[in-house]
Amino acid sequence: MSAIHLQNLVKKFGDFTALKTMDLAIADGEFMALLGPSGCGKSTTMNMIAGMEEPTSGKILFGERDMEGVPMGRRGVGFVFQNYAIFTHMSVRQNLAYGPKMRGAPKAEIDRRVGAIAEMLQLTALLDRKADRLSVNILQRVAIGRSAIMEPAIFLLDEPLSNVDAAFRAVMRTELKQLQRQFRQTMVYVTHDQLEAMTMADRIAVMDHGVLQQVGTPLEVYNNPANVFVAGFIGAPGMNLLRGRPAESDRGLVIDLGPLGVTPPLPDNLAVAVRAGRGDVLYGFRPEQVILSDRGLSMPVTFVERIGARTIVHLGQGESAVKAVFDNDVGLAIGQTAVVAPAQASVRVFDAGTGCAIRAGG
Ligand SMILES: Nc1ncnc2c1ncn2[C@@H]1O[C@H](COP(=O)(O)OP(=O)(O)OP(=O)(O)O)[C@@H](O)[C@H]1O
Repeated sequence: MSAIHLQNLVKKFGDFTALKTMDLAIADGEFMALLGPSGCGKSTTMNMIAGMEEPTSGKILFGERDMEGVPMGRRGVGFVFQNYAIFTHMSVRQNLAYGPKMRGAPKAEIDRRVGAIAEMLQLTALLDRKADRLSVNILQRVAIGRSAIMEPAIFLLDEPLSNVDAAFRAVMRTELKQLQRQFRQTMVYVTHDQLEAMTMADRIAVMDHGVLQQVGTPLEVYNNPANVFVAGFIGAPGMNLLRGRPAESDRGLVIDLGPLGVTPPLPDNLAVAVRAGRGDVLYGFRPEQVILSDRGLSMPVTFVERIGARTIVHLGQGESAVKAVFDNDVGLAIGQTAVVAPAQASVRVFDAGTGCAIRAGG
């Protein structure tokens, strides 16, 4: 019943198409993140699922049921927005109790549910505080609690953590995931923050410019991005992409990167697929999946970022700039030359014309 199917969903605002023919199946009990940069159509999609916007064309099904014409209040969805919508003149307890009370739940039942949700969201000590005395962090926690207490079969959250501070966001990521595990709701979570999507979601729908780019588990979109947009957007930093041309060598198929030289030979099954394509390609590898070596891409170090134990080394410039991430201080300094070698199994190749991944055959 709580599976969601978006079928050929389109949303236009006048001449502007905010969402172009979206097809997406969200399973019952699944945590799906809609991830993409600002303006990509995430909120528009969410608002249509919630019933706040009408699709221009296409269908939204909850289970087998077509949602066309079903108003928001009858869809059985809980919705939490970026800006907490709570009653500031009420206490935390009154805010949490509001929904069940409106539904006419008995007092003992309301008390039990308020107690349980407050416990889960660490609000127990604050239950009798007036909401206007609370920090933004806590207010958003109350807003989540107020929606979650209704135990909606479908829980929609639109950037719920974007206004809270970084430390609190990390705590809330864990709590939201636990909340969903406990209630087994279907959760749709809009975010532009790939870390939120990667840490919480079962699957991620990556969007750009109103177009669904890829749907997959966090590891799938990280390891096998469908195109250069996903490759660059997922990961912090995103995947390195160097333009080059396939070339035969006596060691196998390599990519000629111009002034950077040639890459090591591609793995055989990837080489077969790349040979079948034509024209320039983008040679991709994750910054986390490189080693310093005496054979590889020789590049000048332009910047070194140390983030605790992690070191991000910036190499090269312009079109041939790449980043390499190390778990330790590798002792490189600006101006030195480093030779980096991508781990062969992690190399991905994209068609430079279409931006689409060239997949290794079996
Ligand atoms: N009511 C509207 N009228 C006209 N254009 C709109 C309307 N709502 C959204 N848009 C446009 O549709 C596009 C997608 O907006 P949407 O809010 O879905 O993006 P988003 O990915 O959620 O980004 P953000 O995180 O910035 O909200 C944007 O270009 C936005 O300006």
